[in-house]
Amino acid sequence: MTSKVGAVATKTYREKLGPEILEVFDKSYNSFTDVQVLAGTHLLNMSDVVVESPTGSGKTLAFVLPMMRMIQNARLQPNETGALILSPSRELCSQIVNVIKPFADKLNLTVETVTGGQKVDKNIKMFKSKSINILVATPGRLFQIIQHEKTMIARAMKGVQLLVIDEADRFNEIQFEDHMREILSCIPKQRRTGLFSATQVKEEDDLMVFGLRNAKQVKVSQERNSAAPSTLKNYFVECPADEKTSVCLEFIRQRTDKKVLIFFPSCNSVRYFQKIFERCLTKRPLFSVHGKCSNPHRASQIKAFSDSKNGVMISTDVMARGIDITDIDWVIQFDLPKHSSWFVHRAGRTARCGRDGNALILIATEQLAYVNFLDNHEKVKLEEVKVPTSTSRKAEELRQKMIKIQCSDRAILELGTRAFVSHIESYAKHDCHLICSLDDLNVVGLANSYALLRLPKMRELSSRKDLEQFDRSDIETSEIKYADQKLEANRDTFMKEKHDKKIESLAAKEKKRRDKEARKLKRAGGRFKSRATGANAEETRAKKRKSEEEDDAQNDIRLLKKIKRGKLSKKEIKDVL
Ligand SMILES: Nc1ncnc2c1ncn2[C@@H]1O[C@H](COP(=O)(O)OP(=O)(O)OP(=O)(O)O)[C@@H](O)[C@H]1O
Repeated sequence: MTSKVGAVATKTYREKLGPEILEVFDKSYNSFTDVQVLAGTHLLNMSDVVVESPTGSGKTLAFVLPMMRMIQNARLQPNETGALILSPSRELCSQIVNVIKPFADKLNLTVETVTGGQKVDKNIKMFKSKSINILVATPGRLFQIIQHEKTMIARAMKGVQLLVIDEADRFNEIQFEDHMREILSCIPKQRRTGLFSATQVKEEDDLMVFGLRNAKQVKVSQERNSAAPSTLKNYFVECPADEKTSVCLEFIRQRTDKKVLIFFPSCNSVRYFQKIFERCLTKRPLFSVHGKCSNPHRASQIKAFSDSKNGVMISTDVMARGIDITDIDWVIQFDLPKHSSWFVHRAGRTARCGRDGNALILIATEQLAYVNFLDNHEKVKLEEVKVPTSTSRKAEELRQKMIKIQCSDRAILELGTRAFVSHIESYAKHDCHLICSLDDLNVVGLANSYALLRLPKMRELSSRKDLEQFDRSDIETSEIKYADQKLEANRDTFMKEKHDKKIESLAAKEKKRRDKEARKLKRAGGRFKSRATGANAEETRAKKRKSEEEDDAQNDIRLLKKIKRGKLSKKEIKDVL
């Protein structure tokens, strides 16, 4: 990576770090990256920092190195915690611990981690029995421990010199704000704070929650201010929705010697396509991870993929951020990410620290506006590629093969339907729905990409008029058996229980609707004493609702035109989404 930071700044920074830390650093690296010098210098000058630097640019060491120096200078008591690092996933926490370990061993410091997937009481026991000089945690788990032992945690954290929030913009999602507030109440206010990410939040009030004080902004940018490294080539392939799976498989088949990471939108999609790919990509090492896998399984799959030469990993966004596997050749995105800022994080799993890398997103014809959106708002230019060997005939052959696989095991049939449902649910919530709305999505085509035998009834699709184009299979699905004999033997009981539960929930819903109706009528009866009946009032309300809906529709059309012309800022888009 070509450095833009001057030799004097680098030399001064090296001197500030001191001999012990440099001895460990020099064993593995020749020089600092820009973000390491810039962020490290500010932190050692006792400033808070908000750091934005491309994926794979060395942000982990950018906070680990100054952190070690700050703890060394603080002359902690043996059992005092000098630094707290918060990271969004258990994989990232263990990855950060691995970077810290050589430095901690050199300075005789202890580093521990608390994350989901471990037992809470074991975590609490560890706090009571061990000295923890550096704590790396997921906010959710640390929040849980504080709820049990707030006084103990606050006492243990009273020596904290530095709070690091890794992948900081991830924590501006609602579910983290309460956790952050509670955690910050347990650590000293006079500490330093560092926020690190390839895509930082822009709005001031989003930063307030982290308790920053006169933070220095460190922005290491590539050309066009992009969060993507300059060695990363970004591509898209336009394909009809019903050929997505075929194009994805063909693309991988053409790169037999490459290591490929594919992102799918949900756990069920990962589980379903793992079943399909292991029967279509024979002789290729295949791995999969998602949020519902156990800790050991996730860790072993990531390790095996990392050690493989030409492995294929199928994953949800659990691997989208921070995971550092240095020799991934291709990252493929099966569909749009839920948050547009995640595009660069997913693609940034390749092209790490100056290496070359390639990323591809499968774009259905009706999603082409997304290419311009990325160019205008994420400063990422996509180049179009074709996959000539994938044809509609091959896509149909694959669909028939996938139907056969589902007919061989009811569990796969049910998994495929759940995978499709979760794909639609995820798509309905992505943050660019004004540009790529669910209403425009070719749902029938996508259902064929999943090789569905039946199109499931979904609230999200209830207003669609085009679903009758779906070619419902003649196969009698009730005759498809589970491959697992025990499951098959209990199927009737299981189906009856499922049926009874369904009846129960429908009855409960109906009762709730009736009670609500009764309350509304009672209120309506009380409110309109005059001759006008509830019906007139309901009619007025309906008219008002209709005109509001028409105004909204006009607004949306005006907005859409502005966005397609690239005339709307990302903040304005966010405001309207
Ligand atoms: N000074 C350096 N010289 C060479 N390689 C480095 C240096 N610092 C870090 N690396 C390597 O670069 C890779 C990426 O580092 P790191 O994971 O910290 O990047 P990052 O900016 O945090 O990426 P992301 O945004 O994806 O989390 C790692 O393999 C790391 O070992």
